[in-house]
Amino acid sequence: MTATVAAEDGAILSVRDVYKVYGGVRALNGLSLEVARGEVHCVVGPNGAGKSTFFKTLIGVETPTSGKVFYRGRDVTRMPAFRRARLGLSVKFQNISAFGELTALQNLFVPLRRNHRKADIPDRAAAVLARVGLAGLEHQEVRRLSHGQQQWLSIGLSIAAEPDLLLLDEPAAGLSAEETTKTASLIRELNRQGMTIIVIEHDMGFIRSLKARTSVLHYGRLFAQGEFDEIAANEDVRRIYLGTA
Ligand SMILES: Nc1ncnc2c1ncn2[C@@H]1O[C@H](COP(=O)(O)OP(=O)(O)OP(=O)(O)O)[C@@H](O)[C@H]1O
Repeated sequence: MTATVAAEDGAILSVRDVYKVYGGVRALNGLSLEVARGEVHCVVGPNGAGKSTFFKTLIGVETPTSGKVFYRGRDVTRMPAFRRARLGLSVKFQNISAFGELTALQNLFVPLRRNHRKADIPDRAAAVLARVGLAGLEHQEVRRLSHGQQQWLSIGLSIAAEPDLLLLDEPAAGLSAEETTKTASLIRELNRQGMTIIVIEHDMGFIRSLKARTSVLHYGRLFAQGEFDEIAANEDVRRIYLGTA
């Protein structure tokens, strides 16, 4: 249906005037935001700004009350999550999504089975592990990996199907300083290899290390947008983080 297809205009994702109302609360209050193909785009905001609700409307577990979400030029506003995934939109949730009793390599067999011949899967799985910095840990049981290593494996599971757009929900939550630095490098490297990545994050410290284009949400709307340094220097953004706006 041509009416539901918008020109892509370089934007891989376009959110247009989205509202999400829960009872009397406008979790999203006319949010419009675009993410260009090939960028790392960070979405930040103080508690209750609407980040989680935004994330849920992108992946398809919540439907906006009104407004539209376009992914690769297609209207996906009401498309279920599994169909968005088939179009190349992949998600890494905060919680670890791997099986603890299986090895790192075995965990990758599940997502790779969909698109690859059985004989190719072990090599493919090893290549994904290398991409996320886990070479040498192929045969380690996941429950014996560190928290950071488990998080990187989760990213590996999310990129196994070669998505166009990767959504990361608070990827640095619970990580040590060293693991956080490594996670930022991993995100930048995946981006250099061509993946568009959206990072939803509460912690400005982590976003600082990504040095990416950043959107600030506040009361369910786009409050500010720019390169991280501009955002960090913005007095109004500082005020909302301190809770005085
Ligand atoms: N299912 C729901 N029912 C009622 N209100 C909700 C629901 N989900 C979110 N809200 C409200 O919508 C607003 C935005 O919440 P949301 O969780 O999206 O913000 P957030 O930016 O992710 O916050 P945080 O950083 O604290 O996780 C908040 O006022 C929240 O209480």
